[in-house]
Amino acid sequence: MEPFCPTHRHPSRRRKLSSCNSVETTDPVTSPTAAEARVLVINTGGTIGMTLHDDVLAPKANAFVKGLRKLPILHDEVYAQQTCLYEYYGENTLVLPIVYTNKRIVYTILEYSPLLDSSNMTTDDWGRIGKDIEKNYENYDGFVILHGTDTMAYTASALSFMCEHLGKPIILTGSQVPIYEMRNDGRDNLLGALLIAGQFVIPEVCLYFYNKLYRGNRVTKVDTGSFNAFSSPNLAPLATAEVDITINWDTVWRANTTTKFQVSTELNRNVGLLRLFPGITSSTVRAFLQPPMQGVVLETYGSGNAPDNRPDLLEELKKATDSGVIIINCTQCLRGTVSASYATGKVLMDAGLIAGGDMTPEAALSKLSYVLAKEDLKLDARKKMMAQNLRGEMSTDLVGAKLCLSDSRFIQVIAKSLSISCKEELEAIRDALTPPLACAAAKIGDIEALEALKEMGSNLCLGDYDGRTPLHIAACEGHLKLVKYLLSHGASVYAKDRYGDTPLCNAVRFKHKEVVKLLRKTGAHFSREELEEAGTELCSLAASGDLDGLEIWSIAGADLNKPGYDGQTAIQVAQAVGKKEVVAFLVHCMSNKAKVTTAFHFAALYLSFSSAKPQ
Ligand SMILES: NC(=O)C[C@H](N)C(=O)O
Repeated sequence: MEPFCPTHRHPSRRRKLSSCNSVETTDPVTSPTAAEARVLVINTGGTIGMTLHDDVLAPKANAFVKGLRKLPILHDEVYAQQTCLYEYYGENTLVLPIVYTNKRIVYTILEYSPLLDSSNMTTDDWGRIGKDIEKNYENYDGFVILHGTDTMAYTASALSFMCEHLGKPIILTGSQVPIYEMRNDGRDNLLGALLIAGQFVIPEVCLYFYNKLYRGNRVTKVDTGSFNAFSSPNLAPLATAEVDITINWDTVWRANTTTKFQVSTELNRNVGLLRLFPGITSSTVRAFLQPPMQGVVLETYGSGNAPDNRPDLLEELKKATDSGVIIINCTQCLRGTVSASYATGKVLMDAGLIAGGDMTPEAALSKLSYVLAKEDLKLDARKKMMAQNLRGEMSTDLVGAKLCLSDSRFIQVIAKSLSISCKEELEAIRDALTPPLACAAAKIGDIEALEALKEMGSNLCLGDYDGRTPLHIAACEGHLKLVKYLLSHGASVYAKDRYGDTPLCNAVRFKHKEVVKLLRKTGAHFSREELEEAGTELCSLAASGDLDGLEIWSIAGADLNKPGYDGQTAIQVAQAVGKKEVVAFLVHCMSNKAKVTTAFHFAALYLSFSSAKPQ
């Protein structure tokens, strides 16, 4: 038997070695040691890819990828050629120049047909985008959706609800001027969205525009003639891309779940937006609330007010809520929240309306559409869901306010000995110290210490100097309870350390079966490259008779039949080195999984092995 060679962990290196090994370079720009992140770009249309026809702008099919290939800031052709990018990932794949973190962002464009001006989009298009993300979820680190600006806030809101237990970034972007024009905002917007989607695990549906990353369900289009077209009036941006890209991690929404990602594409279309105006007639309101209407966003005045001297109007609203129509009270103002501080606001509560807090009308409408499609929920449960903060779309009062940073004795003592007094410096110390402290607590399984760090305002998802998060450490140590705790406090199963390892890789390496199962349940998966390289590892485990190791790789999603670097499968290696129990084990595992024909094949192999003479 040939000796095993170490696997080539890195995809770009493997591409070079497997198919382009004539290329040798020490140029740092094309260095094969750069890590790669993969982003799927779904191009739905919008101005970003439009051209002029008969003096009006309209989408142009099959032109976008060709256009980008000519833009060196968005595509590095030399690297693509040297690493056989197209052979490996397909013709619609491009690669950004190397970024300062020594990363390569490889992105593949999926262009819809027809490309749409976003004014033509419907809920079916939202469903299509959702399904495509779900289908490709495990193959990419992040997703960018190119979309027209006119209805981008609606799509972003809808996707934020449809994407349940999201663990990776989904970023919508587009532009006000086509990318093909000399002065345009498309290049910067696309580049910024790709850089964030490829480098940061922000598990949210976001919108990137004019150097800012916003939570998708908080935005609204506010300007037709400026590059700064969007505003998030009630929530600060999640990130700003200026000299540095700065992520506001304290604001990032986290799924807090041990459930796998899924997309709920069912949406109810019997919903609507009704804007109050002085003198609105009760017959207009009555007509609007007629069946089949099931959910309405009422855009009211100021902090959620309506005339309290119009019993005719209030009666129509009450009749509708009594008959099961859900009506959400949202303000017409750009900024602020609804409250029952005026008599004119209280009458709406009395009429059965639900307070929409500081939700945008776009978010409230798509939330209604999502919640009303949940057929198994009764009316009360649906109303409760509408009042809850599901994806960070509304601000809620802080329950049990956080301890202030300066309340922490530990940080105080350190700050004092370093003569630090200002808030920014204190925060910098906290951010530098707490990740290693949290990792140390994770190492010994100390949930109480993690609780204390969390109360101090620390983010338990941040990595230490090596990018290792408390979840990585807990996975290595096999602390199942702690892994559960971290997952339910927003830890990401997709966090990669400096070596590209995820908590799943760590749990597999240290053979913690229950942790592997929990991480898998939460949606953790090997990357395409790791799955391809698994064969060699499986052969090595088979050669050493490591049944536990093989079982754990299989639970983690590896195909036990995957050949190693020399084309041999684990079962062939086990047979060659006389590991009878391994052959029996692999036959058993695979006959449970595989189709009859495959099982039959291995059973035959096992029989031939059993009858072979001992060596
Ligand atoms: N800037 C834009 O993308 C506007 C365009 N009408 C759209 O929404 O598709």
